[in-house]
Amino acid sequence: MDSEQSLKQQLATAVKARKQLEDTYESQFTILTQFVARLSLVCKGIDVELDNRLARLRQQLSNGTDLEKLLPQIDATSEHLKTLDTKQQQEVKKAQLTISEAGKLLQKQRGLPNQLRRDLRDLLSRVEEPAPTIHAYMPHLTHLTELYQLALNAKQSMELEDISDNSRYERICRQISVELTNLLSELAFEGAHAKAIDAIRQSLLGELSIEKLLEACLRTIEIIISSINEERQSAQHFLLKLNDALTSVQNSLVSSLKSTNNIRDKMALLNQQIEQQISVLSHETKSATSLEQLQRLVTDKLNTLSMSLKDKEALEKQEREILLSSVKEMDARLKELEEEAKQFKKRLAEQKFRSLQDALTELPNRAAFDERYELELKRSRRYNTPLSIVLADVDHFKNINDSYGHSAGDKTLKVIARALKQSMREADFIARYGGEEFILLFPETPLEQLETPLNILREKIKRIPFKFKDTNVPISISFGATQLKPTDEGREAFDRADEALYEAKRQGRDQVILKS
Ligand SMILES: Nc1nc2c(ncn2[C@@H]2O[C@H](COP(=O)(O)OP(=O)(O)OP(=O)(O)O)[C@@H](O)[C@H]2O)c(=O)[nH]1
Repeated sequence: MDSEQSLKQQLATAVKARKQLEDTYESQFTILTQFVARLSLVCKGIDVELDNRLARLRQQLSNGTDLEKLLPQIDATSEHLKTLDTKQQQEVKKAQLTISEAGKLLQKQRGLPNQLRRDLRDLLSRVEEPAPTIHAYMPHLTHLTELYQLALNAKQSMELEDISDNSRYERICRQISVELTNLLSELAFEGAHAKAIDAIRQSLLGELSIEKLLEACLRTIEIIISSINEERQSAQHFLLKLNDALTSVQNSLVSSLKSTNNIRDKMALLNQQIEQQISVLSHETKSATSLEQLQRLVTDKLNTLSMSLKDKEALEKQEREILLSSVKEMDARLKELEEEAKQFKKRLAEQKFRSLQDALTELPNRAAFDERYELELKRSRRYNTPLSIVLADVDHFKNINDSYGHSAGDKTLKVIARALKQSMREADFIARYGGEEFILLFPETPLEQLETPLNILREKIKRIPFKFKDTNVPISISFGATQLKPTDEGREAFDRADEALYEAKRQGRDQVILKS
């Protein structure tokens, strides 16, 4: 009974132990299954064969296959893992090489920001360090991609700057062209020079290339120099003539002086002879013993004396004639000189006038405006009277040039200039400021009094029947006006008028904007 009892107990213990063993095995199996499942998930995508092998293992584990049967599978998988490891080592090296080459290539790019260069150097030194797996390169790769992005951005903005450089360059070209056009309008020459200046002006109206601009500048300089030379030659010619005339006057004076000196000598001698004859006569008359002797003596001496007096008279006449002819000669030379000086003065006056006049519209030019503006500023400040300044600009004038040619544009400017000039009072002033822009000064006129007249003027210009190539072309003009303020300095008032004009253009053109 006891032994049966103990056998039963042993069996129960054995069953319990087996149950425990089975439980342990099952839980280890579950852990292994889970591990393989996780491992296959982590490794998924690294290698197709590994993926397949792990999938099969996972399947078998979940089917509860005997572990013994799994061993060859596990061996083959670990063999495959070994070859994968070698392959990975090669890939690590390849990744290192590729990243470092890409980094070095970026380093060679010009114009990278300094910080980017420093970051890149830092990254390259870290990439050179040995890495256990290819994954270690992932952050480097990400960093390198970021640096590439930054470098691309930097390059792009540099290119954009280049483009804006280009537009800045174009703007400068346009400015130079406008300045040169203005300068040309102030250079009023005659004849061949005028034609050459006009040709340059026309060339500036077309497309602007730097070559054309340079050519125009050089040609202008050439014309100015040649005109200065001509002026110098003309002044030299005048001075030479003056010198000639003075030399000839001097020569004539010297020769007449010499001749009169000569005559004076002869006269002195004659006077001496006459005195001598008189003293001989008086001496001899004293010693005369008879009346007859005295009479003969006096008659002889009187004859000699009368001859000497005739000689004296002749000499005096000769002297007078010499002096007269020399005075006549001098007078003729002086008259010539006077005529020459008159011509020269006239040329100077014309030149001064022409240098202040715009050749195309015959209005005062910008230089004339500058002179007048200064004067009106002073006047307005001294007498505390209002001064209004108006800028006028023909609207879309470029279209006229482009559609109907520059000579049509020129004619338009002339007509508009005349119309503007005709509508102004005697005391007002108008100048062509340059291109299709005019400047008007209204002394003793407050700004508010200008609105109506300027609008009338604007309407008047609009009503001019311009006709090009049988087409009626309406032309309008915009005005920007302001009044001089006591606080205005330098060009402040002018700039305000310019702002008003800009505003008129911005608001659709063909209008008057007052800016006080
Ligand atoms: N025919 C001719 N054209 C000139 C003269 N001076 C300047 N121009 C031209 O006038 C034009 C002015 O053009 P923009 O400054 O663009 O102005 P716009 O076409 O008048 O247009 P908005 O002023 O904006 O209304 C340019 O094409 C110049 O070449 C000139 O003496 N004669």
